[in-house]
Amino acid sequence: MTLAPFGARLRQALDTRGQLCVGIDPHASLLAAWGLGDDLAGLESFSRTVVEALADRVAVLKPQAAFFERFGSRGVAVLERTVEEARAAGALVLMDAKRGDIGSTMAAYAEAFLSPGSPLFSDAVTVSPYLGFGSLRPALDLAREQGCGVFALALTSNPEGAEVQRAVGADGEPVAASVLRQLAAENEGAAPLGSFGAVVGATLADAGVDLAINGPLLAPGIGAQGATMADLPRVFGASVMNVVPSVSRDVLKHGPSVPALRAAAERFVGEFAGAV
Ligand SMILES: O=c1ccn([C@@H]2O[C@H](COP(=O)(O)O)[C@@H](O)[C@H]2O)c(=O)[nH]1
Repeated sequence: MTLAPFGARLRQALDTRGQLCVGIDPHASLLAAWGLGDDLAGLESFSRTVVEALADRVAVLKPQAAFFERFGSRGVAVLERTVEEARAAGALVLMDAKRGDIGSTMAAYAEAFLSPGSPLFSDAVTVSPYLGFGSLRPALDLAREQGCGVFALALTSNPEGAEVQRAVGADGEPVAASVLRQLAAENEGAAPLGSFGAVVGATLADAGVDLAINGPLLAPGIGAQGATMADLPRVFGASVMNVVPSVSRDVLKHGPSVPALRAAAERFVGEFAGAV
């Protein structure tokens, strides 16, 4: 069964479930705070609890692949189950893998996350365009074919990102602006929302680039990194309704209580609605 385009599925999820993405980031410190071991059993219990608490109510869940990969193949098996169970419960899953490579290697990454039948099949994946935007072509094409989404890093939430992303190319165009322009081209004519998104940190003082890409804008940095929902209208301007605010630690710190995790997510959904 072919999925409807990711952008349409995402728009509907945001409109019905509220504008929020919660990250599944099993940091060692969070496992300890939840009374779990920094081991496979802890990883499994943490992920299961987040899915149980949130997958039937939050628009997007974003597992951070690195926290699973650090446990090797058995950690990846937990990631596979997490993705499957989250999707079965109705959440859209955005795999935060930030992959990027050339030609057939990029095609293999795309297959891993965007090919139906793959054990890690997700609704969307984060990618790095810093081997050149054109290197993402296999992922963009497979996503379009399968009703999936791709989120390219444009202006990340970390201060170090600026040295690359704000750099100005020989043609005078800043690197991030070029990424955003090319995403806009991928989304041309899509309605209600394109499937090709950008990662733009909520922590930015000023985006300073055109964010009107007709696609989703994943905004990490809220909570533990210091940004708040109230910052979003200033950073994203007229594109704020296409923002997918992303929070990991500031929701997860309320676990392992399922009601407390739900209440935290609900609070962030309310704060977004109040801010825009
Ligand atoms: O620019 C970026 C891109 C990705 N991230 C990821 O989002 C979460 C943020 O976690 P918090 O606990 O809410 O700070 C994490 O997985 C990052 O790798 C980002 O922060 N910034």
